[in-house]
Amino acid sequence: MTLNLVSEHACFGGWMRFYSHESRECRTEMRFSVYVPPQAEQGKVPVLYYLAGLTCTEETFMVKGGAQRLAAELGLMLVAPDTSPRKARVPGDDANWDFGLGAGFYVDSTQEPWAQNYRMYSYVTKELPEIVQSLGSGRADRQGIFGHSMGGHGALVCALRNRDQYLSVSAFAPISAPMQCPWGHKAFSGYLGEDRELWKQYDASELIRAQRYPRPILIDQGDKDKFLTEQLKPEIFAAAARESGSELRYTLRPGYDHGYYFISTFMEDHLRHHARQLISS
Ligand SMILES: N[C@@H](CCC(=O)N[C@@H](CSC=O)C(=O)NCC(=O)O)C(=O)O
Repeated sequence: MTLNLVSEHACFGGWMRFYSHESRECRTEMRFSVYVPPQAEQGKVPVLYYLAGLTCTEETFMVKGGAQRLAAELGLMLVAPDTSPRKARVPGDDANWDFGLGAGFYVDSTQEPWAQNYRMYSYVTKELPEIVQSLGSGRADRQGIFGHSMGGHGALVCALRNRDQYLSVSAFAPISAPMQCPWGHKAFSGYLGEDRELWKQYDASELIRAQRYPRPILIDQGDKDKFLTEQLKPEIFAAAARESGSELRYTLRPGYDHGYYFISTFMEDHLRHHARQLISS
């Protein structure tokens, strides 16, 4: 596999790098970004994956999230993949902003015409970590994951299903119960078909209800988020976590909406949450 370094920028004593490559899982070009903190010059560092939301790219979090200064202080490597394949075009992939391009939903599609390329779950949990390992700076035994909205859903699902791989998890305004909201119905029926039993493997509330999660989960949510009631439904996830005896640190933040001003405000809390588990423990 050839990894193309698209661009490189010095940042807080470390490096921002943007890559493209031919993906084994998505069978087309994929792109991702990496922040390598200065500590990586002395030895391998923990890796924190960030999954972005609908319409975002591999650039959004790095440009708007405000994470690099503290990642440089804490010694965390940050990795952010794109939110869908883009180069292999699928008929109708740009017809909606919440399905298709920029909206891979972090699932492995089983339905045509998506199944060939839309394999974001395997891309994020298998292929991307292998590629990150090949870069040489990240510790394979110290990985965490977080994300926003569609990416918050993705991060929770990846962590809940891969407990030995991800040692920390958090989310900003995640789609918490995709089987019970319009975005989730649209994505799951389009990518996975109509068998709702198959949907459960990608629904964080179903997953945490079925099995206690052994580490604290951090979720922040703005109370002025226009998607809160119809699409995000954190109360369903909170109730499911309580049912299984899992530890959820959920905070409703007065005045905050769904955007990156909200995310960047609480970024420090999330990075420290991950650092506690990836570095200190
Ligand atoms: N085009 C949409 C708004 C799309 C949007 O709000 N995307 C969010 C993620 S939503 C859930 O996954 C986002 O992160 N956007 C990028 C940004 O820079 O804010 C509309 O018309 O409402």
